[in-house]
Amino acid sequence: MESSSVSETVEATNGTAKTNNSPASMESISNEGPASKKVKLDDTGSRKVDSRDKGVARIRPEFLLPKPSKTTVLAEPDDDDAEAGGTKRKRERGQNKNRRFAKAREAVKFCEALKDGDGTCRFGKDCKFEHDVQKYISSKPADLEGTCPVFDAIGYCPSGLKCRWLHSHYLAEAGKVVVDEDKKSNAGREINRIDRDTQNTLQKKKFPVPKSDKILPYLDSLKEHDMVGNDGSKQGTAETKDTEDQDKKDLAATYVEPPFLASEKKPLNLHRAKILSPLTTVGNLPFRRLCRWYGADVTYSEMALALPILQGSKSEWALPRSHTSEIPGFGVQIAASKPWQAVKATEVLTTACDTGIGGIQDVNLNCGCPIDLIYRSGAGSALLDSGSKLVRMLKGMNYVSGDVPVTVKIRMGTRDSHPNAKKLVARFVNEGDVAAITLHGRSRQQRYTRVADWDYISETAQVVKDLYEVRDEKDKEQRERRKVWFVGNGDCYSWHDWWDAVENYNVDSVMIARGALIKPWIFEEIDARQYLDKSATERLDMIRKFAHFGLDHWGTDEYGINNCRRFLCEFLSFSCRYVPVGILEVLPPKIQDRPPMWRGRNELETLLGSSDYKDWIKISEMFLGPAHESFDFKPKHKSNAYEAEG
Ligand SMILES: Cc1cc2nc3c(=O)[nH]c(=O)nc-3n(C[C@H](O)[C@H](O)[C@H](O)COP(=O)(O)O)c2cc1C
Repeated sequence: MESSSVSETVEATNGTAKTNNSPASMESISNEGPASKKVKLDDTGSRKVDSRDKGVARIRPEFLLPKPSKTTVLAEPDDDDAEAGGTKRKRERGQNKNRRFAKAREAVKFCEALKDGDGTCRFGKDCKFEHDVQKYISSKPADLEGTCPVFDAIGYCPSGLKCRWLHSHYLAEAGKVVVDEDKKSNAGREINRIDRDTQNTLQKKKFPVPKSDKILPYLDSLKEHDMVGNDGSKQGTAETKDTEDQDKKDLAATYVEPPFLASEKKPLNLHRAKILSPLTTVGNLPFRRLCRWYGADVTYSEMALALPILQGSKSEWALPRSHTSEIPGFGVQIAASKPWQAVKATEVLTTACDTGIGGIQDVNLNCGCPIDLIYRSGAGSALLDSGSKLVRMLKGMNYVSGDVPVTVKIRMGTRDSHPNAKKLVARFVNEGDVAAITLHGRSRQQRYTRVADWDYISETAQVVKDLYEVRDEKDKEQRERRKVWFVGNGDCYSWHDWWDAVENYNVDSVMIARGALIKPWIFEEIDARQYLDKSATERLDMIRKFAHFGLDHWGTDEYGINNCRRFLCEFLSFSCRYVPVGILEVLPPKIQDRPPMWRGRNELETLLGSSDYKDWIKISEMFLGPAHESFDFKPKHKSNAYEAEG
């Protein structure tokens, strides 16, 4: 598209742009600082033509800072490492997965069962934790200032006596924790939790999976009959294919009742749905709530590994948890290397979670994860090279998931020179029973180097469309089956990219990952079809909102606040990459573009653009109180500008 000069097209408005369901219409936001602006751009071209310097975000001259000295090393975001959850750094000395934060510990540990002020502990005198309320309260550090944000929002505080804002919901003289029953009964809540009994049953391998027990022998028998190359291509003549198809039908009849037809599953409608990608670590529940608030229609859990789900791992079961504000439209993503893992995990998830109230819209199989550990185990993007196994997995998942649809997320292929997504999608449509396919327009080898290949995405979407036409003509019964939605993914960073994709690249919708991490209001922008020049104050309010959602999720005790701070810093490590649209000289902004050194329109805007992790901690302190002395957050960036200068 032709680049446009922003200065000619900025249109000031009174406050935040309002769209239906926009945040501004739900909550007043202070307009201190620069007025919010809608930034208009002539929307005529396609993403292909862009006359700017490649890879450089052009900043208006008055906001440029002097060029850094030669010795200054600028912070470079490393999205590959971020996607891998920081594991790339594992080999560095003294650093491991837990390197970036330490656990907060209380001086006196109070019994969990008594934290609401009136519970009883089943261990009684044998309990190793403190039961004396006064002793515990006097051992706590001074309360944080202000009101407990969780009590404020939902009428009670699940952290009870352990809350760091205890004074706001504790009647000391009566020794009572306050609950606002009205507010509590109307508050949103978290779903897809499993109780201790279910967890124990899973840990003892006693959780019944009758449908899996039925379908797995059938899938095994298919394996023996497979005559399919690793690249996903069918081998053999048309004649042998017909015989095989008949064989497979006979086998199916031997082992299982007919599975749910796709048309009998709960409807999935992704037509122009605004979708947030599954995002390990950063796509946590509070972040997803934030994106919902900005208008995302569909959100996905972080990738959950099938095996630990089957083993009842507490930390893995935290991943499918969602908030009622994510309903409808919450999908759970799993990764598995073997069909039995994927199939059983799907059955367990769709049995144990709140699917009745729409707690799981779809179970999504991750076939795009590039992380070495996952890939070497045969899961994630490794499945792209095992087409038959992948199709068997999807078939099995579809059989056991009841009325919950199964979807899949893939890349173009594992190697740059051998994209095989087109062949795979053809098999998904014909054999796999999936309700939606998402294609990330990169290979595993490519990682985040080079832009996503939207021409390839568009061609693959066309393959799916064409197959429909052929299928519909051939088979009346097939015609009844529902559409397989096709979603594109890669580099969407603005309303302009999003609409360009859905209007010109054959896709039903676009999934957004880093674009939403950098500016979560991208969903609001898509609705408004305009750039929204959020003021620094509005962005700080967004951070406050994340912090409050985070405290609601992780808790307001020392431990919860520590966790919340850690994940807030993870979020800030992306949001600091946002260059305010009002100081850009050329639009549209591109996700690959790196700005020269710039300053904001006020101090707060400059602070929010800082890539110094010490500033992120400083920002977190505005909402979470002073960081515990043990709190240590090291960014994922390769280096840090401020430190190198110092
Ligand atoms: C920090 C991070 C975590 C990610 N975690 C997942 C994940 O758990 N599952 C998944 O399918 N993709 C994951 N991805 C990939 C994204 O979903 C998406 O496919 C990719 O980033 C391309 O989209 P984008 O250009 O909009 O960022 C992750 C990406 C990042 C940057």
